Amino acid sequence: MTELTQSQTWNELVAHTEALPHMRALFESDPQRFDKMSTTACDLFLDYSKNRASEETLSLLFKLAEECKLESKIKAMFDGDVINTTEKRAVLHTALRATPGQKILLDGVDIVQEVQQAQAQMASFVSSITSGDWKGYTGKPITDIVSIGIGGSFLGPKIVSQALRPYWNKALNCHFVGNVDGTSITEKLKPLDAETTLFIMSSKSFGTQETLTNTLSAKDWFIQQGGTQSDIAQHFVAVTSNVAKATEFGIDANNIFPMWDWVGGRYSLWSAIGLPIALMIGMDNFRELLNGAHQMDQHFANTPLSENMPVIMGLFSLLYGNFHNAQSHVVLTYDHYLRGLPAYFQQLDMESNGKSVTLDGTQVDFSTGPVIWGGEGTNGQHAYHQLLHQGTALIPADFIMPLKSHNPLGEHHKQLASNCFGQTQALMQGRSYEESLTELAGSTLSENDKRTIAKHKVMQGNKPSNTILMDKLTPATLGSLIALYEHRTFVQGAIWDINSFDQWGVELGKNLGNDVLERLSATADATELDSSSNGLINMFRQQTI
Ligand SMILES: O=P(O)(O)OC[C@H]1O[C@H](O)[C@H](O)[C@@H](O)[C@@H]1O
Repeated sequence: MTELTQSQTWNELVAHTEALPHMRALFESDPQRFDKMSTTACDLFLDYSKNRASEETLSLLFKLAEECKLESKIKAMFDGDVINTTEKRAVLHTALRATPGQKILLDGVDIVQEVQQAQAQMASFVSSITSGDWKGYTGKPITDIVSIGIGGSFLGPKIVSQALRPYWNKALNCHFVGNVDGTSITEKLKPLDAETTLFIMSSKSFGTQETLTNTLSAKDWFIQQGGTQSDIAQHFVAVTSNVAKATEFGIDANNIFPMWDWVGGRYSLWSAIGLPIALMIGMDNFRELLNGAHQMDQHFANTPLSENMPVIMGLFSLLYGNFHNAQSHVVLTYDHYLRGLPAYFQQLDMESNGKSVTLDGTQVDFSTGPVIWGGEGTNGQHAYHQLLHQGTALIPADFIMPLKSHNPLGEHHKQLASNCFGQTQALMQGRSYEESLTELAGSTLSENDKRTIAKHKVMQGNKPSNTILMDKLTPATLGSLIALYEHRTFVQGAIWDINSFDQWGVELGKNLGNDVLERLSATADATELDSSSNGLINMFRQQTI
Protein backbone atom coordinates (compact mmCIF):
# COMPACT_ATOMS: atom_id res chain seq x y z
CA MET A 1 0.00 0.00 0.00
CA THR A 2 1.30 3.46 -0.83
CA GLU A 3 0.92 6.42 1.52
CA LEU A 4 -1.10 8.14 -1.18
CA THR A 5 -4.00 5.69 -1.20
CA GLN A 6 -3.89 5.48 2.59
CA SER A 7 -4.28 9.23 2.99
CA GLN A 8 -7.49 10.63 4.39
CA THR A 9 -7.93 13.03 1.48
CA TRP A 10 -7.62 10.22 -1.06
CA ASN A 11 -10.31 8.27 0.75
CA GLU A 12 -12.52 11.31 1.11
CA LEU A 13 -12.25 11.71 -2.65
CA VAL A 14 -13.36 8.11 -3.17
CA ALA A 15 -16.52 8.68 -1.13
CA HIS A 16 -17.10 12.17 -2.50
CA THR A 17 -16.91 11.26 -6.19
CA GLU A 18 -19.41 8.43 -5.74
CA ALA A 19 -21.96 10.83 -4.27
CA LEU A 20 -21.54 13.66 -6.80
CA PRO A 21 -24.69 14.50 -8.82
CA HIS A 22 -24.87 14.38 -12.65
CA MET A 23 -23.22 17.38 -14.33
CA ARG A 24 -26.58 18.46 -15.72
CA ALA A 25 -27.78 18.97 -12.16
CA LEU A 26 -24.59 20.83 -11.29
CA PHE A 27 -25.17 23.23 -14.19
CA GLU A 28 -28.86 23.66 -13.31
CA SER A 29 -28.10 24.45 -9.70
CA ASP A 30 -25.48 27.09 -10.48
CA PRO A 31 -25.94 29.48 -13.43
CA GLN A 32 -22.49 30.95 -12.69
CA ARG A 33 -20.73 27.60 -13.14
CA PHE A 34 -19.01 28.62 -16.41
CA ASP A 35 -17.69 31.84 -14.88
CA LYS A 36 -16.52 30.09 -11.75
CA MET A 37 -14.90 27.18 -13.53
CA SER A 38 -12.99 28.84 -16.32
CA THR A 39 -9.68 30.65 -16.36
CA THR A 40 -7.19 32.35 -18.66
CA ALA A 41 -3.42 32.07 -18.72
CA CYS A 42 -0.89 33.07 -21.39
CA ASP A 43 -3.63 33.82 -23.94
CA LEU A 44 -5.17 30.39 -23.43
CA PHE A 45 -8.71 30.16 -22.13
CA LEU A 46 -9.73 27.00 -20.27
CA ASP A 47 -13.35 26.08 -19.63
CA TYR A 48 -13.28 23.28 -17.06
CA SER A 49 -16.90 23.61 -16.01
CA LYS A 50 -17.89 20.44 -17.89
CA ASN A 51 -16.07 18.25 -15.43
CA ARG A 52 -17.48 15.97 -12.74
CA ALA A 53 -16.64 18.39 -10.02
CA SER A 54 -18.18 20.64 -7.42
CA GLU A 55 -16.36 23.23 -5.35
CA GLU A 56 -15.77 20.50 -2.78
CA THR A 57 -14.20 18.20 -5.40
CA LEU A 58 -11.80 20.95 -6.33
CA SER A 59 -10.86 21.74 -2.77
CA LEU A 60 -10.22 18.04 -2.07
CA LEU A 61 -8.03 17.81 -5.18
CA PHE A 62 -6.05 20.91 -4.22
CA LYS A 63 -5.68 19.54 -0.70
CA LEU A 64 -4.31 16.30 -2.12
CA ALA A 65 -1.85 18.28 -4.25
CA GLU A 66 -0.70 20.24 -1.21
CA GLU A 67 -0.27 17.10 0.86
CA CYS A 68 1.83 15.63 -1.93
CA LYS A 69 4.05 18.75 -1.76
CA LEU A 70 3.30 19.70 -5.34
CA GLU A 71 4.52 23.27 -4.90
CA SER A 72 7.92 22.27 -3.59
CA LYS A 73 8.23 19.64 -6.33
CA ILE A 74 7.53 22.30 -8.97
CA LYS A 75 10.20 24.49 -7.40
CA ALA A 76 12.66 21.59 -7.35
CA MET A 77 12.24 21.11 -11.10
CA PHE A 78 12.78 24.79 -11.90
CA ASP A 79 15.76 24.95 -9.50
CA GLY A 80 17.54 22.12 -11.31
CA ASP A 81 17.38 19.56 -8.51
CA VAL A 82 18.16 16.01 -9.63
CA ILE A 83 14.51 14.98 -9.87
CA ASN A 84 15.19 12.34 -12.53
CA THR A 85 16.60 10.15 -9.79
CA THR A 86 17.13 6.94 -11.77
CA GLU A 87 19.26 8.68 -14.38
CA LYS A 88 20.68 11.13 -11.82
CA ARG A 89 19.75 14.14 -13.91
CA ALA A 90 18.19 17.53 -13.47
CA VAL A 91 15.13 18.25 -15.62
CA LEU A 92 15.54 21.68 -17.10
CA HIS A 93 13.70 21.98 -20.40
CA THR A 94 12.34 25.17 -18.82
CA ALA A 95 15.87 26.64 -19.06
CA LEU A 96 15.65 26.31 -22.85
CA ARG A 97 13.01 29.02 -22.86
CA ALA A 98 14.42 31.15 -20.06
CA THR A 99 14.91 34.82 -20.89
CA PRO A 100 18.43 36.06 -21.64
CA GLY A 101 20.03 37.32 -18.45
CA GLN A 102 18.15 34.83 -16.28
CA LYS A 103 20.63 32.67 -14.35
CA ILE A 104 20.19 28.95 -13.78
CA LEU A 105 23.22 27.31 -12.25
CA LEU A 106 23.88 23.64 -12.74
CA ASP A 107 27.09 22.33 -11.19
CA GLY A 108 28.29 25.92 -11.02
CA VAL A 109 27.70 26.59 -14.73
CA ASP A 110 25.08 29.10 -15.92
CA ILE A 111 23.17 26.97 -18.41
CA VAL A 112 21.09 29.88 -19.67
CA GLN A 113 24.27 31.27 -21.21
CA GLU A 114 24.94 27.94 -22.93
CA VAL A 115 21.38 27.92 -24.22
CA GLN A 116 21.78 31.46 -25.56
CA GLN A 117 24.99 30.48 -27.33
CA ALA A 118 23.24 27.53 -28.96
CA GLN A 119 20.41 29.83 -30.05
CA ALA A 120 22.93 32.24 -31.55
CA GLN A 121 24.45 29.34 -33.49
CA MET A 122 20.97 28.35 -34.68
CA ALA A 123 20.17 31.94 -35.65
CA SER A 124 23.27 32.32 -37.77
CA PHE A 125 22.65 28.95 -39.45
CA VAL A 126 19.02 29.82 -40.18
CA SER A 127 20.06 33.14 -41.63
CA SER A 128 22.73 31.59 -43.85
CA ILE A 129 20.25 29.03 -45.22
CA THR A 130 17.40 31.46 -45.77
CA SER A 131 19.60 34.16 -47.29
CA GLY A 132 21.03 31.62 -49.71
CA ASP A 133 24.60 32.21 -48.44
CA TRP A 134 24.80 28.54 -47.52
CA LYS A 135 24.97 26.74 -50.80
CA GLY A 136 24.71 23.13 -51.88
CA TYR A 137 27.62 21.42 -53.61
CA THR A 138 26.70 22.78 -57.05
CA GLY A 139 26.26 26.33 -55.79
CA LYS A 140 22.45 26.29 -55.53
CA PRO A 141 20.62 27.46 -52.39
CA ILE A 142 18.98 24.87 -50.12
CA THR A 143 15.29 24.25 -50.86
CA ASP A 144 14.54 21.09 -48.86
CA ILE A 145 15.28 20.10 -45.28
CA VAL A 146 15.17 16.42 -44.34
CA SER A 147 15.11 15.95 -40.60
CA ILE A 148 16.18 12.49 -39.46
CA GLY A 149 15.41 11.51 -35.88
CA ILE A 150 12.93 9.50 -33.85
CA GLY A 151 10.89 9.82 -30.65
CA GLY A 152 11.46 13.23 -29.10
CA SER A 153 13.91 14.02 -31.87
CA PHE A 154 11.13 13.57 -34.43
CA LEU A 155 7.64 14.29 -33.13
CA GLY A 156 8.29 17.74 -31.64
CA PRO A 157 9.93 19.29 -34.73
CA LYS A 158 7.46 17.56 -37.07
CA ILE A 159 4.28 18.46 -35.26
CA VAL A 160 5.26 22.00 -34.36
CA SER A 161 6.35 22.83 -37.90
CA GLN A 162 3.15 21.27 -39.22
CA ALA A 163 1.14 23.36 -36.76
CA LEU A 164 2.90 26.57 -37.77
CA ARG A 165 2.62 26.13 -41.52
CA PRO A 166 1.12 29.62 -42.02
CA TYR A 167 4.49 30.98 -40.81
CA TRP A 168 6.66 28.92 -43.19
CA ASN A 169 9.40 30.38 -45.31
CA LYS A 170 7.90 29.80 -48.76
CA ALA A 171 11.31 29.06 -50.28
CA LEU A 172 11.82 26.00 -48.07
CA ASN A 173 10.17 22.66 -47.64
CA CYS A 174 10.59 20.26 -44.75
CA HIS A 175 10.40 16.46 -44.53
CA PHE A 176 10.69 14.18 -41.51
CA VAL A 177 12.06 10.66 -41.42
CA GLY A 178 11.69 8.66 -38.21
CA ASN A 179 10.93 5.03 -38.85
CA VAL A 180 13.73 2.62 -39.78
CA ASP A 181 11.33 1.10 -42.35
CA GLY A 182 13.21 1.71 -45.61
CA THR A 183 9.96 2.78 -47.22
CA SER A 184 9.88 5.91 -45.12
CA ILE A 185 13.19 7.38 -46.31
CA THR A 186 12.82 6.01 -49.85
CA GLU A 187 9.48 7.76 -50.35
CA LYS A 188 10.69 10.98 -48.73
CA LEU A 189 13.79 11.17 -50.92
CA LYS A 190 12.09 10.27 -54.22
CA PRO A 191 11.09 13.80 -55.23
CA LEU A 192 14.19 15.52 -53.81
CA ASP A 193 17.28 16.87 -55.47
CA ALA A 194 20.56 16.17 -53.62
CA GLU A 195 22.04 19.47 -54.82
CA THR A 196 19.49 21.47 -52.83
CA THR A 197 18.74 19.13 -49.90
CA LEU A 198 20.05 19.58 -46.37
CA PHE A 199 19.91 16.72 -43.86
CA ILE A 200 19.59 17.41 -40.14
CA MET A 201 20.42 14.38 -38.06
CA SER A 202 18.81 14.80 -34.65
CA SER A 203 19.77 12.41 -31.90
CA LYS A 204 20.45 13.36 -28.32
CA SER A 205 22.42 10.16 -27.70
CA PHE A 206 23.74 9.72 -31.23
CA GLY A 207 23.20 6.04 -30.58
CA THR A 208 19.66 5.39 -31.79
CA GLN A 209 19.61 2.60 -34.35
CA GLU A 210 16.84 4.03 -36.55
CA THR A 211 18.49 7.43 -36.84
CA LEU A 212 21.97 6.09 -37.54
CA THR A 213 20.66 3.71 -40.20
CA ASN A 214 18.53 6.37 -41.89
CA THR A 215 21.46 8.81 -41.90
CA LEU A 216 23.74 6.22 -43.50
CA SER A 217 21.11 5.60 -46.17
CA ALA A 218 20.73 9.33 -46.69
CA LYS A 219 24.49 9.61 -47.19
CA ASP A 220 24.45 6.72 -49.70
CA TRP A 221 21.63 8.44 -51.59
CA PHE A 222 23.53 11.72 -51.57
CA ILE A 223 26.63 10.07 -53.08
CA GLN A 224 24.56 8.11 -55.62
CA GLN A 225 22.93 11.37 -56.72
CA GLY A 226 26.31 12.91 -57.51
CA GLY A 227 27.59 14.37 -54.23
CA THR A 228 31.08 13.45 -53.06
CA GLN A 229 32.49 12.73 -49.59
CA SER A 230 33.91 16.23 -49.39
CA ASP A 231 30.47 17.71 -50.20
CA ILE A 232 28.89 16.02 -47.18
CA ALA A 233 29.79 18.87 -44.81
CA GLN A 234 27.56 21.23 -46.81
CA HIS A 235 24.62 18.85 -46.70
CA PHE A 236 24.68 17.12 -43.30
CA VAL A 237 24.40 18.76 -39.90
CA ALA A 238 23.65 17.15 -36.54
CA VAL A 239 22.03 18.04 -33.24
CA THR A 240 23.34 15.95 -30.36
CA SER A 241 24.74 15.90 -26.85
CA ASN A 242 27.34 13.36 -28.00
CA VAL A 243 29.70 15.49 -30.09
CA ALA A 244 32.47 12.88 -30.07
CA LYS A 245 30.25 10.22 -31.61
CA ALA A 246 28.87 12.66 -34.19
CA THR A 247 32.34 13.65 -35.38
CA GLU A 248 33.43 10.02 -35.40
CA PHE A 249 30.38 9.33 -37.60
CA GLY A 250 31.64 11.91 -40.10
CA ILE A 251 29.68 15.06 -39.25
CA ASP A 252 31.83 18.19 -39.59
CA ALA A 253 32.52 19.57 -36.08
CA ASN A 254 31.34 23.04 -37.23
CA ASN A 255 27.98 21.57 -38.16
CA ILE A 256 27.09 20.12 -34.77
CA PHE A 257 24.50 21.84 -32.59
CA PRO A 258 24.52 21.07 -28.87
CA MET A 259 22.02 19.30 -26.61
CA TRP A 260 22.29 18.52 -22.93
CA ASP A 261 21.52 15.54 -20.73
CA TRP A 262 19.26 17.70 -18.56
CA VAL A 263 16.73 17.84 -21.43
CA GLY A 264 14.59 14.74 -21.95
CA GLY A 265 13.97 13.74 -25.58
CA ARG A 266 10.23 14.34 -25.33
CA TYR A 267 10.90 17.82 -23.91
CA SER A 268 13.56 18.78 -26.44
CA LEU A 269 11.81 20.68 -29.25
CA TRP A 270 12.81 23.92 -27.52
CA SER A 271 16.51 23.15 -27.99
CA ALA A 272 18.45 22.88 -31.26
CA ILE A 273 16.35 19.75 -31.85
CA GLY A 274 13.88 22.43 -32.97
CA LEU A 275 16.25 23.51 -35.76
CA PRO A 276 13.87 22.32 -38.53
CA ILE A 277 11.15 24.47 -36.93
CA ALA A 278 13.46 27.50 -36.77
CA LEU A 279 14.40 27.02 -40.42
CA MET A 280 10.78 26.81 -41.51
CA ILE A 281 9.31 29.66 -39.44
CA GLY A 282 12.40 31.84 -38.92
CA MET A 283 14.31 32.50 -35.72
CA ASP A 284 12.05 35.37 -34.58
CA ASN A 285 9.02 33.13 -34.66
CA PHE A 286 10.99 30.33 -32.99
CA ARG A 287 11.77 32.76 -30.18
CA GLU A 288 8.05 33.59 -29.98
CA LEU A 289 7.38 29.87 -29.52
CA LEU A 290 9.95 29.79 -26.71
CA ASN A 291 8.47 32.90 -25.18
CA GLY A 292 4.97 31.39 -25.18
CA ALA A 293 6.34 28.38 -23.31
CA HIS A 294 8.26 30.66 -20.94
CA GLN A 295 5.06 32.53 -20.10
CA MET A 296 3.43 29.22 -19.19
CA ASP A 297 6.49 28.31 -17.09
CA GLN A 298 6.08 31.56 -15.16
CA HIS A 299 2.39 30.90 -14.69
CA PHE A 300 3.04 27.33 -13.51
CA ALA A 301 5.83 28.34 -11.12
CA ASN A 302 4.16 31.38 -9.59
CA THR A 303 0.39 30.89 -9.54
CA PRO A 304 -1.47 29.45 -6.55
CA LEU A 305 -2.59 25.88 -7.14
CA SER A 306 -6.28 26.76 -7.33
CA GLU A 307 -5.72 29.14 -10.27
CA ASN A 308 -2.91 27.25 -11.91
CA MET A 309 -3.98 25.94 -15.32
CA PRO A 310 -1.61 22.95 -15.62
CA VAL A 311 -2.43 22.02 -12.02
CA ILE A 312 -6.18 22.16 -12.64
CA MET A 313 -5.87 20.04 -15.79
CA GLY A 314 -3.49 17.58 -14.16
CA LEU A 315 -5.78 17.12 -11.18
CA PHE A 316 -8.81 16.46 -13.36
CA SER A 317 -6.94 13.83 -15.32
CA LEU A 318 -5.91 12.21 -12.03
CA LEU A 319 -9.50 12.43 -10.77
CA TYR A 320 -10.79 10.37 -13.69
CA GLY A 321 -7.96 7.85 -13.73
CA ASN A 322 -7.90 7.23 -9.99
CA PHE A 323 -11.49 7.82 -8.88
CA HIS A 324 -13.60 7.07 -11.97
CA ASN A 325 -11.56 4.24 -13.48
CA ALA A 326 -10.94 6.07 -16.78
CA GLN A 327 -8.22 4.27 -18.71
CA SER A 328 -7.77 6.74 -21.53
CA HIS A 329 -7.92 10.42 -22.32
CA VAL A 330 -8.78 11.87 -25.71
CA VAL A 331 -7.36 15.07 -27.22
CA LEU A 332 -9.54 16.55 -29.96
CA THR A 333 -8.08 19.41 -31.94
CA TYR A 334 -10.56 21.50 -33.86
CA ASP A 335 -7.89 22.94 -36.12
CA HIS A 336 -6.35 21.16 -39.07
CA TYR A 337 -2.89 22.59 -38.33
CA LEU A 338 -3.05 20.99 -34.86
CA ARG A 339 -3.96 17.56 -36.18
CA GLY A 340 -0.64 16.09 -35.01
CA LEU A 341 -0.92 17.36 -31.46
CA PRO A 342 -2.65 14.26 -30.02
CA ALA A 343 0.31 12.12 -31.14
CA TYR A 344 2.70 14.61 -29.57
CA PHE A 345 0.84 14.65 -26.26
CA GLN A 346 0.63 10.88 -26.46
CA GLN A 347 4.41 10.57 -26.46
CA LEU A 348 4.81 13.30 -23.87
CA ASP A 349 2.40 11.80 -21.37
CA MET A 350 2.66 8.06 -22.00
CA GLU A 351 6.46 7.97 -22.03
CA SER A 352 6.52 10.19 -18.95
CA ASN A 353 3.82 8.66 -16.80
CA GLY A 354 3.63 5.06 -18.03
CA LYS A 355 5.28 3.88 -14.81
CA SER A 356 4.45 1.33 -12.10
CA VAL A 357 6.69 2.15 -9.15
CA THR A 358 7.11 5.26 -7.02
CA LEU A 359 10.45 7.04 -6.71
CA ASP A 360 11.58 4.73 -3.90
CA GLY A 361 10.65 1.63 -5.94
CA THR A 362 7.32 0.82 -4.24
CA GLN A 363 4.78 -0.84 -6.52
CA VAL A 364 1.88 1.58 -7.05
CA ASP A 365 -1.63 0.58 -5.98
CA PHE A 366 -3.40 3.09 -8.24
CA SER A 367 -3.54 3.76 -11.99
CA THR A 368 -0.84 6.01 -13.41
CA GLY A 369 -0.73 7.52 -16.91
CA PRO A 370 -3.77 6.82 -19.08
CA VAL A 371 -3.69 5.98 -22.78
CA ILE A 372 -3.63 9.30 -24.62
CA TRP A 373 -5.12 9.33 -28.06
CA GLY A 374 -7.16 11.56 -30.32
CA GLY A 375 -7.40 13.30 -33.63
CA GLU A 376 -8.82 16.28 -35.42
CA GLY A 377 -12.40 17.46 -35.29
CA THR A 378 -14.77 17.24 -36.98
CA ASN A 379 -13.44 14.03 -38.59
CA GLY A 380 -13.55 12.06 -35.35
CA GLN A 381 -17.22 12.90 -34.87
CA HIS A 382 -18.02 10.57 -37.75
CA ALA A 383 -16.01 7.75 -36.27
CA TYR A 384 -14.88 7.23 -32.66
CA HIS A 385 -17.05 9.89 -31.01
CA GLN A 386 -19.80 7.27 -31.02
CA LEU A 387 -17.88 5.41 -28.32
CA LEU A 388 -17.27 8.63 -26.39
CA HIS A 389 -21.02 9.24 -26.30
CA GLN A 390 -22.43 5.76 -25.82
CA GLY A 391 -19.58 3.34 -25.10
CA THR A 392 -19.09 1.76 -21.70
CA ALA A 393 -15.68 3.37 -21.02
CA LEU A 394 -15.41 6.79 -19.47
CA ILE A 395 -13.07 8.84 -21.66
CA PRO A 396 -12.41 12.41 -20.55
CA ALA A 397 -11.81 14.73 -23.49
CA ASP A 398 -9.87 17.91 -24.24
CA PHE A 399 -11.26 20.06 -27.04
CA ILE A 400 -8.76 22.57 -28.44
CA MET A 401 -9.75 25.31 -30.89
CA PRO A 402 -8.53 28.74 -32.03
CA LEU A 403 -11.31 31.34 -32.19
CA LYS A 404 -9.94 32.72 -35.46
CA SER A 405 -8.89 30.60 -38.38
CA HIS A 406 -5.81 31.21 -40.51
CA ASN A 407 -8.09 30.35 -43.43
CA PRO A 408 -11.39 32.16 -42.87
CA LEU A 409 -13.41 30.61 -45.62
CA GLY A 410 -17.13 31.35 -45.75
CA GLU A 411 -18.98 29.65 -42.91
CA HIS A 412 -16.34 26.96 -42.35
CA HIS A 413 -14.99 28.20 -39.05
CA LYS A 414 -18.41 28.90 -37.61
CA GLN A 415 -19.45 25.35 -38.48
CA LEU A 416 -16.26 23.97 -36.99
CA ALA A 417 -16.89 25.87 -33.74
CA SER A 418 -20.52 24.79 -33.62
CA ASN A 419 -19.43 21.17 -33.86
CA CYS A 420 -16.78 21.60 -31.19
CA PHE A 421 -19.12 23.25 -28.68
CA GLY A 422 -22.01 20.95 -29.63
CA GLN A 423 -19.91 17.88 -28.86
CA THR A 424 -18.95 19.09 -25.39
CA GLN A 425 -22.60 19.88 -24.72
CA ALA A 426 -23.80 16.48 -25.90
CA LEU A 427 -21.16 14.69 -23.84
CA MET A 428 -22.14 16.61 -20.75
CA GLN A 429 -25.92 16.56 -20.95
CA GLY A 430 -26.55 13.28 -22.77
CA ARG A 431 -30.12 12.29 -23.64
CA SER A 432 -32.53 10.60 -21.28
CA TYR A 433 -34.98 7.82 -22.13
CA GLU A 434 -37.88 10.25 -21.81
CA GLU A 435 -36.22 12.74 -24.14
CA SER A 436 -35.54 10.01 -26.66
CA LEU A 437 -39.18 8.91 -26.52
CA THR A 438 -40.36 12.48 -27.01
CA GLU A 439 -38.12 12.81 -30.06
CA LEU A 440 -39.75 9.72 -31.53
CA ALA A 441 -43.29 10.88 -30.73
CA GLY A 442 -44.17 12.02 -34.26
CA SER A 443 -42.73 8.98 -36.03
CA THR A 444 -44.77 6.22 -37.64
CA LEU A 445 -43.14 3.52 -35.50
CA SER A 446 -45.26 1.30 -33.30
CA GLU A 447 -45.32 2.21 -29.60
CA ASN A 448 -43.30 -0.91 -28.88
CA ASP A 449 -40.62 0.00 -31.44
CA LYS A 450 -40.51 3.54 -30.09
CA ARG A 451 -39.76 2.22 -26.61
CA THR A 452 -37.04 -0.11 -27.91
CA ILE A 453 -35.38 2.49 -30.11
CA ALA A 454 -35.55 5.08 -27.38
CA LYS A 455 -33.38 2.79 -25.26
CA HIS A 456 -30.76 2.75 -28.02
CA LYS A 457 -30.82 6.53 -28.24
CA VAL A 458 -30.16 7.07 -24.55
CA MET A 459 -26.85 8.78 -23.79
CA GLN A 460 -25.89 8.86 -20.15
CA GLY A 461 -24.08 12.17 -20.48
CA ASN A 462 -21.97 13.25 -17.52
CA LYS A 463 -18.95 12.76 -19.81
CA PRO A 464 -16.25 15.23 -18.85
CA SER A 465 -14.42 17.62 -21.14
CA ASN A 466 -12.12 20.62 -21.01
CA THR A 467 -12.32 23.23 -23.74
CA ILE A 468 -9.19 25.20 -24.52
CA LEU A 469 -9.59 28.24 -26.74
CA MET A 470 -7.08 30.72 -28.06
CA ASP A 471 -7.58 33.79 -30.16
CA LYS A 472 -5.42 32.50 -32.98
CA LEU A 473 -2.86 29.75 -33.41
CA THR A 474 0.49 31.58 -33.29
CA PRO A 475 4.01 30.48 -32.35
CA ALA A 476 3.45 32.00 -28.89
CA THR A 477 0.07 30.38 -28.21
CA LEU A 478 1.38 27.05 -29.45
CA GLY A 479 4.39 27.37 -27.14
CA SER A 480 2.09 28.05 -24.20
CA LEU A 481 -0.20 25.17 -25.15
CA ILE A 482 2.58 22.60 -25.36
CA ALA A 483 4.15 23.82 -22.10
CA LEU A 484 0.69 23.58 -20.50
CA TYR A 485 0.56 19.88 -21.36
CA GLU A 486 4.17 19.32 -20.26
CA HIS A 487 3.35 20.72 -16.84
CA ARG A 488 0.01 18.92 -16.66
CA THR A 489 1.97 15.69 -17.11
CA PHE A 490 4.40 16.79 -14.39
CA VAL A 491 1.59 17.51 -11.93
CA GLN A 492 0.24 13.98 -12.15
CA GLY A 493 3.68 12.39 -11.88
CA ALA A 494 4.46 14.54 -8.84
CA ILE A 495 1.29 13.50 -7.02
CA TRP A 496 1.85 9.85 -7.86
CA ASP A 497 5.48 10.29 -6.77
CA ILE A 498 6.76 8.49 -9.87
CA ASN A 499 9.70 9.42 -12.09
CA SER A 500 8.16 11.11 -15.13
CA PHE A 501 11.55 11.60 -16.75
CA ASP A 502 13.05 8.17 -17.39
CA GLN A 503 11.95 5.51 -19.91
CA TRP A 504 13.37 2.13 -18.93
CA GLY A 505 10.56 0.31 -20.69
CA VAL A 506 11.71 1.72 -24.02
CA GLU A 507 15.31 0.73 -23.25
CA LEU A 508 14.52 -2.98 -22.82
CA GLY A 509 12.81 -3.11 -26.23
CA LYS A 510 15.87 -1.45 -27.80
CA ASN A 511 18.27 -3.97 -26.26
CA LEU A 512 16.21 -7.00 -27.20
CA GLY A 513 15.81 -5.58 -30.73
CA ASN A 514 19.60 -5.46 -31.09
CA ASP A 515 19.90 -9.03 -29.86
CA VAL A 516 17.28 -10.19 -32.37
CA LEU A 517 19.07 -8.29 -35.14
CA GLU A 518 22.19 -10.37 -34.51
CA ARG A 519 20.15 -13.56 -34.60
CA LEU A 520 18.54 -12.55 -37.90
CA SER A 521 22.02 -12.35 -39.44
CA ALA A 522 23.42 -15.43 -37.68
CA THR A 523 24.47 -18.50 -39.70
CA ALA A 524 22.18 -20.89 -37.82
CA ASP A 525 18.51 -20.86 -36.82
CA ALA A 526 17.59 -19.35 -33.45
CA THR A 527 16.98 -22.04 -30.83
CA GLU A 528 17.74 -20.42 -27.49
CA LEU A 529 14.76 -18.09 -27.08
CA ASP A 530 11.12 -18.84 -26.37
CA SER A 531 9.47 -20.85 -29.17
CA SER A 532 7.52 -17.89 -30.50
CA SER A 533 10.58 -15.64 -30.82
CA ASN A 534 12.64 -18.48 -32.32
CA GLY A 535 9.83 -19.25 -34.77
CA LEU A 536 9.40 -15.66 -35.93
CA ILE A 537 13.15 -15.09 -36.33
CA ASN A 538 13.55 -18.29 -38.32
CA MET A 539 10.61 -17.50 -40.62
CA PHE A 540 12.26 -14.18 -41.45
CA ARG A 541 15.65 -15.86 -41.98
CA GLN A 542 14.15 -18.36 -44.40
CA GLN A 543 12.75 -15.55 -46.54
CA THR A 544 15.98 -13.58 -46.68
CA ILE A 545 18.79 -16.20 -46.94
O1 LIG B 1 17.44 11.54 -29.59
P1 LIG B 1 17.80 10.11 -29.44
O2 LIG B 1 18.90 9.89 -28.45
O3 LIG B 1 18.13 9.50 -30.78
O4 LIG B 1 16.57 9.37 -28.86
C1 LIG B 1 15.37 9.28 -29.55
C2 LIG B 1 14.27 8.70 -28.69
O5 LIG B 1 14.59 7.36 -28.41
C3 LIG B 1 14.32 6.77 -27.19
O6 LIG B 1 13.89 5.48 -27.44
C4 LIG B 1 13.48 7.47 -26.17
O7 LIG B 1 12.46 6.69 -25.69
C5 LIG B 1 12.93 8.79 -26.64
O8 LIG B 1 12.58 9.55 -25.50
C6 LIG B 1 13.97 9.51 -27.45
O9 LIG B 1 13.49 10.77 -27.80
